[in-house]
Amino acid sequence: MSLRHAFSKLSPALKTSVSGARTFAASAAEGGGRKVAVLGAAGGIGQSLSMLMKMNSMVDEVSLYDIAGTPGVAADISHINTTAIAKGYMGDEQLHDALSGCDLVIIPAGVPRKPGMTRDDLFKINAGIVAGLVKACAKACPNALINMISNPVNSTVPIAAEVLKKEGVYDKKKLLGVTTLDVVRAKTFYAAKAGVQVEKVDVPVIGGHAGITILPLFSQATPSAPLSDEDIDALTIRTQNGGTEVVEAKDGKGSATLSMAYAGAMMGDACLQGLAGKKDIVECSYVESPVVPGIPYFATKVVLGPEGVAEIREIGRMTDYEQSWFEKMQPELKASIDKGVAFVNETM
Ligand SMILES: NC(=O)c1ccc[n+]([C@@H]2O[C@H](COP(=O)([O-])OP(=O)(O)OC[C@H]3O[C@@H](n4cnc5c(N)ncnc54)[C@H](O)[C@@H]3O)[C@@H](O)[C@H]2O)c1
Ligand SMILES: O=C(O)C[C@H](O)C(=O)O
Repeated sequence: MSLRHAFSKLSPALKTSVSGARTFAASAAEGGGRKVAVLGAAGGIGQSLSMLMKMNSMVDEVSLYDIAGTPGVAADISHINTTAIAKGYMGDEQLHDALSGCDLVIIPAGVPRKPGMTRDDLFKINAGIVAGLVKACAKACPNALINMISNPVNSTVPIAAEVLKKEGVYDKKKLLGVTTLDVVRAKTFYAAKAGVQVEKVDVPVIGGHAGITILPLFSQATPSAPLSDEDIDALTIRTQNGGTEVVEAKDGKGSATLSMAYAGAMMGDACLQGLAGKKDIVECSYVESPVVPGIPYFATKVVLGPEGVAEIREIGRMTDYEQSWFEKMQPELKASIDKGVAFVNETM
């Protein structure tokens, strides 16, 4: 498959950049001129994600920040003949400059899982990393959208919110947990089982981003296909375990990086399109949400706009099967949220 064909479903901004048809900066009217930072840019996700953001014609500058390795990654990416400038920043003393003037900050910094670990096992190390980075965002680019990739997302998003609140700059419309990879997986697995063209598939995935908190709603999938209850059960469980499937296949060498970079680039692109005032930009995302009483953060479809999250969609009709997963996930999701909130209140 050609690169051009593989990218046929991306937004015009990504597509035109990849096709080489556009060699000039997008005008402000087209939504160009954006500065995007990737924090953790020298990592498995960060490198590919930084490259994909350099290929987005809405982006003028990609800021690559990590504790080590960014000069090399930035030098490498900077040779790609697309408009955006790529700059590397390394270490605490360069973090403020990396973030200053950013419209969008994407955070895949932190440690990934090894076989046998849950995402929550990463909390001990990643909670502090994320809190420090978000505090720096609050000071350097308080109006930027933040896309949180670092795990456990169910806790790192509440951590980020609490840090931003402490810094007096929290805006719930601007903080988005990235659950796009769950949607990407659900679409891929559904298309293969239903025998439909994957590019035409839509599947909402709700809840959070860990095990049973991931709930694909195949009853709402389009195009609809007459799948058996056994098929739906197998697809649901495979989507919930998609991350573990990759962790086990990589056998100690980390978790999903390439599919995550793709998913992160899709989410980042959607946020930039929303900022540019494009209409009908919809993605599933884990955000502060009123949709489920008692669960303050929850993923459903959200509409992206010039301020970030413009509208949070309801869950819609669920089958009894989906409803039972929905009930089951709530205690775990609530506990992960509470743990994130407590971390900030007790340590910062
Ligand atoms: N949301 C999702 O769907 C999803 C999917 C895949 C992975 N992840 C998560 O993304 C994170 C990164 O995964 P990876 O495979 O890229 O890991 P990785 O180890 O390859 O890269 C992580 C990078 O973060 C950097 N880092 C560590 N501390 C930092 C700090 N204080 N500031 C800036 N950078 C720092 C490291 O130097 C490293 O380069 C993990 O927590 C993983 O679980 C989330
Ligand atoms: O599974 C992981 O640990 C990484 C990520 O959350 C994923 O879903 O691939």
